[in-house]
Amino acid sequence: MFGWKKQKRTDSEKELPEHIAIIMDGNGRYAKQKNKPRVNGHYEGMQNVKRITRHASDLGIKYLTLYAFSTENWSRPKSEVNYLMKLPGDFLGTFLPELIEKNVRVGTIGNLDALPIHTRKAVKQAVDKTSRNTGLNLIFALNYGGRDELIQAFRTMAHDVENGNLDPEDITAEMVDHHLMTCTIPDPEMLIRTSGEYRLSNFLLWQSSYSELFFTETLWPEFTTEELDQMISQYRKRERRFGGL
Ligand SMILES: CCc1cc(N2CCCCCC2)n2ncc(-c3ccc(F)cc3)c2n1
Repeated sequence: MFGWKKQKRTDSEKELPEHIAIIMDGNGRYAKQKNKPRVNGHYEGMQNVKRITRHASDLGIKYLTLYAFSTENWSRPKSEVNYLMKLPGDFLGTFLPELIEKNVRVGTIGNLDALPIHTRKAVKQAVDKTSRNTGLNLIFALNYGGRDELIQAFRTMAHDVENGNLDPEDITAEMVDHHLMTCTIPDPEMLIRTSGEYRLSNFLLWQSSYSELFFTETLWPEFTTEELDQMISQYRKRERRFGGL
């Protein structure tokens, strides 16, 4: 999907995280606090995606992965799902020129085949129009589920073993990496979840094995660039051990 190799990081480069992943939670609660319909929370959440994207790009972050729609979100009321499915087109209709101007590359992870055609067209246009950009990689997780992603990888490897194309002893962590939707994206050094929930909710389950986790009570629409800067500052102070002493 992205076409280039994963780059391993050395300690000396870890000043700024290369990859930040965010579970953008609290949009419905935000709307409720404002006595507005839930969809208003999603709209304000989308506006905050623009603010945080601009800031991540200005900081020099290389990858920003945002959990926009999970495989579990289909169970929401149909009217809410229909509204959510319009957001990519709305977002890109107003923000794509700025993304291009800022050399941002748009990408996705997830099973996009299940999305409405109008959603897929809007996303595909943005991916195509930014495919040669070399700045921030803005990756939207759409109809994404970490367990589905792992099951898909396990099935592919099992078929390869069944067909005699793979020795089970040759299944390594690198091989699992290679079979995931994030195969050309480095694992996130930071994983952030807003709105006071302390769960990964099926997001980047394999990839976040060594991520520094950051939780905040702040609702996503109110998550500021200043709070992101504070988390990055905390990240810089945390000693990352990868299981060692
Ligand atoms: C398809 C569901 C959805 C929900 C959503 N929300 C609602 C949930 C979380 C808060 C943010 C606002 N956003 N915000 C941007 C996008 C978007 C997706 C792809 C793309 F190429 C460009 C923008 C988006 N997509």
